[in-house]
Amino acid sequence: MEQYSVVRVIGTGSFGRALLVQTEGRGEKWVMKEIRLPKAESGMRTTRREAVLLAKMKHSNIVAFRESFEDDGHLFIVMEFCSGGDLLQRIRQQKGSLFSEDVILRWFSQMCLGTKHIHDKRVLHRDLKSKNIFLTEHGTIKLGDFGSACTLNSARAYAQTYVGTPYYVSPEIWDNQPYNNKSDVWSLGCVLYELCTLHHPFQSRSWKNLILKVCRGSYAPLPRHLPYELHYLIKHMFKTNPRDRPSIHTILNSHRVSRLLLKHLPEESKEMVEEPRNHWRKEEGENVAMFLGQKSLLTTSTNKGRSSNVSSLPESQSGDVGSRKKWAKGPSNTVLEVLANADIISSVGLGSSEGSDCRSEEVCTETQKKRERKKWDKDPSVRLLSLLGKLPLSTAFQTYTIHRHSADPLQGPLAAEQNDDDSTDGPEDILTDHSRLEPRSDDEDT
Ligand SMILES: Nc1ncnc2c1ncn2[C@@H]1O[C@H](COP(=O)(O)OP(=O)(O)OP(=O)(O)O)[C@@H](O)[C@H]1O
Repeated sequence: MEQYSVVRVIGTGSFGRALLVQTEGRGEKWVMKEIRLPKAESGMRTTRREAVLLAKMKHSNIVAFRESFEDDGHLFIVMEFCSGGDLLQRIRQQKGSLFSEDVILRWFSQMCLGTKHIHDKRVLHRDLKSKNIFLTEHGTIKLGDFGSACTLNSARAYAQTYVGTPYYVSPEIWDNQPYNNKSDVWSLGCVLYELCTLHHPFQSRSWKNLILKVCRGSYAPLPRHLPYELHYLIKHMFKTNPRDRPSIHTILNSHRVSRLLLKHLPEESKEMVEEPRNHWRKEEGENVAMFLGQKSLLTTSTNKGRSSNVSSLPESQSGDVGSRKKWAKGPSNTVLEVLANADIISSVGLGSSEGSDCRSEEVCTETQKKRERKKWDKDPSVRLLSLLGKLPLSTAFQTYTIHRHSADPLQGPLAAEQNDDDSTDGPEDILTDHSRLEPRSDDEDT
């Protein structure tokens, strides 16, 4: 500690302060995060995890770790100082003037490299947002704030708590589904959208509509002057079913946007990315053509065999034949519960001048009757929304611990001392989704 002198306080976060410090001899500048250590053992473990995970990450697009130590009930993490500030500040400085396509692609491609490094280490960031992404004085992107990160193993992916920022949280979190690397992809989509428009994609005046918009993936289109590839990418990053979202690996290597991103990467980073694959080599093409030829014969004959049975089924059932398990286009059951309770919501203070998105009461009631799936505990939406109703929506930009199966689902950053069960990815109380453990062709999940 003595080797550092404090230059100034950069800012105060939910768990402590960030100080700009200088080393005694060489006068190098670093950021020292001073974090209050909670009293409970599990809380301490969670807090220390930020230092442990950051220390593991050595990448040109991730804030570099220098050291960490504990003193007087505090954890100190010393890390690289990004003098360009965070992206949220940068976006605000634009005062409405849009970033150029080059800037967007340059920054975004570096964010992808940083995120890919994290995911390759089987770590999820879980709180990617413009406020946690920094710029150096040379304009290099650095992902920071690993305070919410967790290591991913099959059990933890189902943990009942999630730490994230409501405005950037993906639909699966609100829908109480397991999370994985694709949840980070969603959040990164929000940051990309902010760079393209200077606005958040899911603007709303009420918590109810915020959650609805997220769960429907409903956002205003990007400005038309931006390249088609960015429109296409955003559409994919905001797929409500995480399986339909590309992984970062795909975005960098085999997505329609990959070549554009590669072109905008700094020279020294280009070697970290494989040459994007969106054309076939001759032999590959021949193999695939042969395979497809066989497959189409197979499919035709299968359909033929089935067709007589199918036609005798009512339309609703025949439509299901051969279809894969997929997420509904509309809002999830959790969200429909929210809608169904719209009156209650307004009466506890979440009233909004925006029209209700539940267009017909009968539709909601009907859908509610059909609901048989995994749900929040008894009357979860009432509880969640009454709780949310007491919070100003502006706090949805802060990091929260979302307890997905608890009486107190949303624990704000300024909540009193975390209690003993605040572990954010602990193995206790795991909700198992066996289908996720089955082998499958989608090799894009971490
Ligand atoms: N490595 C860094 N370089 C430059 N500024 C930083 C760095 N890390 C954090 N900051 C700045 O320090 C301030 C406090 O950051 P900190 O991560 O402690 O909390 P926060 O991000 O503001 O809040 P929270 O952690 O609750 O989301 C922020 O303004 C942030 O931009």
